[in-house]
Amino acid sequence: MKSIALVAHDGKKQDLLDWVKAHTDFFADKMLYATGTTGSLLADVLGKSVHCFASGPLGGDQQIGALIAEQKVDWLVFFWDPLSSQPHDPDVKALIRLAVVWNIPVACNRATADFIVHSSLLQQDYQREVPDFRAYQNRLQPKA
Ligand SMILES: O=C(CO)COP(=O)(O)O
Repeated sequence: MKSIALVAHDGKKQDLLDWVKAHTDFFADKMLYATGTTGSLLADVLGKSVHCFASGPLGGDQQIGALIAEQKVDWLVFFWDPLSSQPHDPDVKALIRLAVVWNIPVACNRATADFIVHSSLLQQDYQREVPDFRAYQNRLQPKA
């Protein structure tokens, strides 16, 4: 669980920032990717660099989706807002779709995000291997 993509819609940005603040140690050694506005807020809160793509409505979701397809993202945290409509809804759907296609963990709310952080920490404590979801991903690769 080394590289994490984080995205939040405007109505959920504070939720994401509150959640991140509660887990600053966890993020210390992680590579972070984010859509534009989310990423700049996260960089302020965490005091570490975040690779920021374009803002979501301008293509940031698609850029993160491409990164997932390149197998460069281990976990997607996407606090999307179920109570407001988005002009780039097809991109939102496409991002979630690619996370499912490539079988990476996806957290769309704080309960799930907490669950995954704790699971990851427990695996470290007990020195267990993180489930090898890359094995599933590799099955998606076209045969040469
Ligand atoms: O719209 C978004 C995700 O769909 C998020 O974009 P921003 O982080 O630029 O606000």
